[in-house]
Amino acid sequence: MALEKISEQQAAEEAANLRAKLNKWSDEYYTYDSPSVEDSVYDQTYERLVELETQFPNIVTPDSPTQKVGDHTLPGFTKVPHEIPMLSLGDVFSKEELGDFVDRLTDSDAVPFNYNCELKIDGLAISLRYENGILVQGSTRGNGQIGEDITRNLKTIKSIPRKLTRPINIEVRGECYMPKSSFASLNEERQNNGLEPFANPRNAAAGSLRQLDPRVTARRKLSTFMYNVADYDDLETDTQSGLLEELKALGFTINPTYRVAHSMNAIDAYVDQYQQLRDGLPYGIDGIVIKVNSLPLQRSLGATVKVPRWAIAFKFPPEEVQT
Ligand SMILES: NC(=O)c1cnc(N)c2cc(Br)sc12
Repeated sequence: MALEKISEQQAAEEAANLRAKLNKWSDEYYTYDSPSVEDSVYDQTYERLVELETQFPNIVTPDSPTQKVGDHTLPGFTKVPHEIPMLSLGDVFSKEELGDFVDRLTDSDAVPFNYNCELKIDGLAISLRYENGILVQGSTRGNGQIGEDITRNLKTIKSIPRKLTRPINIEVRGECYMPKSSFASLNEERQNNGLEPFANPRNAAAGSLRQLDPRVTARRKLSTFMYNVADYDDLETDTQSGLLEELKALGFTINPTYRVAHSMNAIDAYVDQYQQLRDGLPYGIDGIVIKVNSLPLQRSLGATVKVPRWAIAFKFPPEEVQT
């Protein structure tokens, strides 16, 4: 119910209900690493509680999740400030909205129509920092500004190179995911051991990466696709598609399905193709990411506080329930 229509008493009652849910979900997530709701549900509920407590400060209670210091980072993992924030993506849900986004960016003829289309992997965003080509730190996105140090856990993942093919300093961003086959066998094992199955591969990946014991992470058969860099000063390429090839040459696993598009029809064709192929892919995707292909243009377009101006996510409808 909209805020202006409720009394303080009603706000207090709703807030108490939300706190009970959020505290239960937090316990499930942090204690049993098997949350019963998607992160997005947790976040939306949390935001509603913040809205109520902001409007009615007298209803705030000391045990409210909003009063906990910092964000939802886990005890046991040290915090990692992201000098270059890990942004999320703006979303569109129709071809028309997607066309509007592209039109706004390509409004002047001076800008050639040049976009890179990539699959949006349904996993957990990670950042990998290398010094002289050696992996020195791996972290979660956290709230975009501050993540959690999960270096030891990430070092158990085979697709993450410990040493690059060139001794450079670089920070690379990408997605850690659990292949559908690993997800199925993990849930079978959990059910055989009387444990709650994970709701979907994304939760399974998140729960597996947030293990305090790396040996547990190592057994979870996670993988990665890397797709952005925090800073591209010392790279040869000046395109997003070239960046992916450069990451591959450095030793990272990239998703090979990316495609440069020089027209809206080409973007639409890519979206249609992977909406068809989605169920048959060995990993989960929840959409397509369309990016300005020119890195200098990406840089000049920059970002808002939350999202880049040079990329958009075309979101697919939620996949059928995981078997
Ligand atoms: N290819 C990409 O850029 C990509 C793929 N999968 C994702 N979940 C995300 C998230 C952001 Br933010 S970018 C991106």
